[in-house]
Amino acid sequence: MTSASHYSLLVVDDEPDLRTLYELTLLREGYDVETAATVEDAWARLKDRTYSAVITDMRLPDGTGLDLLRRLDDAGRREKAIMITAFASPENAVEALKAGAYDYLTKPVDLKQFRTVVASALGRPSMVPAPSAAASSAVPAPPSARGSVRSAAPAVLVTGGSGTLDRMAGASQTMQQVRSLIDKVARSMAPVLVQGESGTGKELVARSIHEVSARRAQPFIAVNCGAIPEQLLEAEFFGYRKGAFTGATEDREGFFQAARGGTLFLDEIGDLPLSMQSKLLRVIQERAVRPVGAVVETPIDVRIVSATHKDLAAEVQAGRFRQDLYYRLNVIQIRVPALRERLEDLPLICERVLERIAQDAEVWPPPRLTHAALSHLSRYAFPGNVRELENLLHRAVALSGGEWIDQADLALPDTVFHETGLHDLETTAVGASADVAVAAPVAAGGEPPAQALPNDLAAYLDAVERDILIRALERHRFNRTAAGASLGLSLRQMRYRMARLGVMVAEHGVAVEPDEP
Ligand SMILES: Nc1ncnc2c1ncn2[C@@H]1O[C@H](COP(=O)(O)OP(=O)(O)OP(=O)(O)O)[C@@H](O)[C@H]1O
Repeated sequence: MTSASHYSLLVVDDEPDLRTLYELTLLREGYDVETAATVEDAWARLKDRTYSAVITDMRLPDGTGLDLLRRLDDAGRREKAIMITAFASPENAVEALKAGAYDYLTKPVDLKQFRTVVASALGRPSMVPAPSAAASSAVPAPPSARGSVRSAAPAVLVTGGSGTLDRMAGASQTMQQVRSLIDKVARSMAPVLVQGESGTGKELVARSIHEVSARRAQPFIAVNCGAIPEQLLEAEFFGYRKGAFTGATEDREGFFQAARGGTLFLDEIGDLPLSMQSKLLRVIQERAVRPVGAVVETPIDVRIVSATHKDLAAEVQAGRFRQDLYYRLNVIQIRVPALRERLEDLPLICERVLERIAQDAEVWPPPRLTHAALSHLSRYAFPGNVRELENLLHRAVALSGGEWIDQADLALPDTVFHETGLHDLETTAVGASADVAVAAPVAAGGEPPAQALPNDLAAYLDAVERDILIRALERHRFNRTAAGASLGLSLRQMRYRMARLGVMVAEHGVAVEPDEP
């Protein structure tokens, strides 16, 4: 494990007493520490060398901590930034997180929390004491997660790792935006609110944020807030002490403790009763939990990602959701579009889902959709979104019993269709995988069904080629030589094609530059 002295920190504060206090606290932790009193002073030091993290006060004599943050971002610097803000100005904290700060601390700074936040920013194990022996296992420091990604600012990022982001198929512009937001927010502690209809992939987004972040070696705990009886919520969230109530025969951890150092995903946050909302708000503000029956609070280092299919702003208006909690959770919002809003993703998603179904059933090759079946699907509104599509394809695979799935196997009544889908799909199929968008079986004794024609052949072929390059790179762990060889290309040819199509291998994945407008 990297020793603390390998981390260098820059502390920026104009008050000499506070500067010294932070400096001593960090030196005692074993870090290398340098200090600066102004934005210019800090920038001069940053020009000379790089640091592991910069801890800066918001108000500085010649500007603000936000100015420093923006300079770091503009220069593509990799230093994590921690902002110290005045207690009464939560909006500054939100601003800092939006500007890319890893985390913030409010004055007067609690030194225990200070140490925890710094350790967390550096990807070191949290120094927070575990509340019970069972939970005290040391966690390994995760490898630095970001590498070159920060300066690359890609529009699409497909990471390696355990592959949740790979699981998320779709090359539509809205999905590219979702992926690029995931990459961006994964760098900080900022709370994220994922909004979208049921089954759109909100949990997939939350998992991806965790897996792209430096927390990925720590737990990801997903909680469905709507599924827990109200009277059990507090004990489930915060844990309890032995004897706290009848039946509490031993200490038990809650979701917050289980997610220590990692990410807590609060699904259907809009279903949380008001009484629990205020308790959650307190934990988020204090960054400490008090198990039921415990006397003291325990500091906790957990990143919160929440999700809802409801319009939370409207819930606030209606008095069903606390405005202050909404404000805290909604620092960054990611909206996952409904499937019918990104029909151009349908071929790719179908292909990915069919591959998964085939893998689970241990059959190969995966079943494929005939053009007629795909056109038919594209006219369906999918009220249950990708989850509904998955169920439908499961059923269709069972009904078809072969390699090809035809329209009849979908078993969808004609009444549920609208007229526009086929046209949408035909004119926007750019980015679809060649297999699904173009393949069609020759029906027994008949002509192959008519195929959709792209309206911009060059762009269509580029999109197909880009998709194939990305998938080959993913399959070969981002090794260009191996990926190229699998496609019959030399490394030189592979490099040329990647450069032409703007596909880059970043430290932990593949980045695709957006097309020129
Ligand atoms: N872009 C995608 N590509 C492939 N599969 C996807 C995609 N989006 C979602 N899925 C799959 O669809 C299913 C539903 O996704 P998920 O559970 O993330 O949705 P959700 O919005 O959280 O649903 P709910 O609102 O019901 O909690 C999952 O099996 C997921 O893997």
